[in-house]
Amino acid sequence: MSPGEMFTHFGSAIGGLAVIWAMFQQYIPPQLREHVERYTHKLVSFVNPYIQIVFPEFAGEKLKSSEAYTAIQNYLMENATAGAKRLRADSIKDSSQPLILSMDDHEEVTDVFKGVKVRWSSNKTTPKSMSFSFYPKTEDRRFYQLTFHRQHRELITQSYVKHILTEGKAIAVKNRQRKLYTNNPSDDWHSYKQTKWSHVVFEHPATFETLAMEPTKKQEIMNDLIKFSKGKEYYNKIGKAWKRGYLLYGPPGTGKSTMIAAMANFLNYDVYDLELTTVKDNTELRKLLIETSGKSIIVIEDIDCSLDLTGQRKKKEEEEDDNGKEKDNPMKKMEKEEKKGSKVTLSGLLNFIDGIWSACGGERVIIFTTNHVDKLDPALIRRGRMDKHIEMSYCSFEAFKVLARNYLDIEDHPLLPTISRLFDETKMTPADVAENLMPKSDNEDAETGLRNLIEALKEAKELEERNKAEEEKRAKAEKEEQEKKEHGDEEEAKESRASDKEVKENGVINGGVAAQEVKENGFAA
Ligand SMILES: Nc1ncnc2c1ncn2[C@@H]1O[C@H](COP(=O)(O)OP(=O)(O)OP(=O)(O)O)[C@@H](O)[C@H]1O
Repeated sequence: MSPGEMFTHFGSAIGGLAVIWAMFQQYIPPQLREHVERYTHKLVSFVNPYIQIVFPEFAGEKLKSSEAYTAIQNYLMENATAGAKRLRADSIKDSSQPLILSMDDHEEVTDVFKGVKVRWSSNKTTPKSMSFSFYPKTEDRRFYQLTFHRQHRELITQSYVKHILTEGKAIAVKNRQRKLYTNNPSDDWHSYKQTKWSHVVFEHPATFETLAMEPTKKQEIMNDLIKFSKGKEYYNKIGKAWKRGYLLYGPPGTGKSTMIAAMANFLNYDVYDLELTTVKDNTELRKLLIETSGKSIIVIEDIDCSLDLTGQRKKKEEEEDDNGKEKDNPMKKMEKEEKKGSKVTLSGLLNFIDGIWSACGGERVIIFTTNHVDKLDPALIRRGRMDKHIEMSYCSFEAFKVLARNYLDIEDHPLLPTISRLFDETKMTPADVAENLMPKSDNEDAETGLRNLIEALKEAKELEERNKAEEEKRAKAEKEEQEKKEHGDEEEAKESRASDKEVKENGVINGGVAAQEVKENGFAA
């Protein structure tokens, strides 16, 4: 048979089938048609050894976007699209990648799991008529279809599907654009003055690699974060909410904010920067907490400045008020009451950290920063609430080496021993070190940066010595003054004792004379 004849036969066979199908659709009653379809399907399944699972794009009563579909899309995008011949390019909201490539409709790819080959196809159907639809944007019903041999049923349904869903979700987290949230008073009229989260894209470049800190301390923090982020089962087992508190303390410019950014980048979490002073009361605080999502870091910076939280200070203030003349001042009284009723309190904040609501969402890190750790109420920072206390200290030589690598691209230099000695003798914050290392012009080389730093360190050392000398002088003067005062007091006391004695003696003598007179004269003079 010639190819031309073959083509003609094939065409007429297809035409014949189409006519039969059209007649079947038109003349066979729907109930009977359903039966025929069901039995044909059963027959096909009996002879076909392959099983198929369908994952629709929209599921549930309200046809919500299916998480499984998105996870499969992500998984296939990373693992299987290399084998696809036709790809679809989409830009997806909240993704860090400008374009996402996925399999085009009716395209097929294969994947291998534990030596078993499976087939994925991307399909769509378009419903014939729909008077109304829940479907957003399109009426097409897309779905992924997974096909595998029935002898691997258990492996695929129990392990493979779970594997792709977990992997797909992890890929989504990795690729998503992270956000930095801040709470601001709303300008919405019906929620006037209530604070709400608003966000921008989180793009801070700090990493643990660029963070200046002793390597062992840095590694310890990274290990702690890894243990936490992988600890879902562990937290479940011990019956504790999946969250961890960090207290970062140290002088300004030692890298507390930089550390938070490095942590967020390391964990791939969003950041919620909570400004407590704009939060009206504990109820609002709780509302803000509930609105935060999992995989996030909630930060309260400079917590010592969020007044009314430091229980001790508050107590002291109250005592002063109660003892002072404010006690009877109605204005002060009202102000105090208002403050009491409308501000976030220490107990509200403690509730925020480990109350029953704090467990919702899970996988959250809470960070407090302060420049004055001694001013905080011990209840706020006790272990269990703030699980790890991290001191951000002045720049050490080890930490400096990280900055030298970041700013000057150097690992070694003949000036480093001088710098090392100066770091042992004086204190400088990493922020100041960084500022000195930063090239001031395009033609400034690494050595100039190092020399600038040496100069600055020497100046800092001199200043420290001068301050120390002045401090010592002041302390000495105070001591002398005190001694003088004590000496003066002693002299005065001596004099006073002497005059008392005299008075007493005189008094006794005079008294004695008077008594004698009374005795002699029979009356007092
Ligand atoms: N440990 C560090 N590693 C790398 N860079 C640092 C470090 N500390 C400070 N810096 C640099 O100094 C700048 C200021 O530091 P940062 O804001 O993190 O300090 P801070 O301790 O949070 O200060 P503050 O208490 O005033 O908020 C940063 O932008 C960064 O460039």
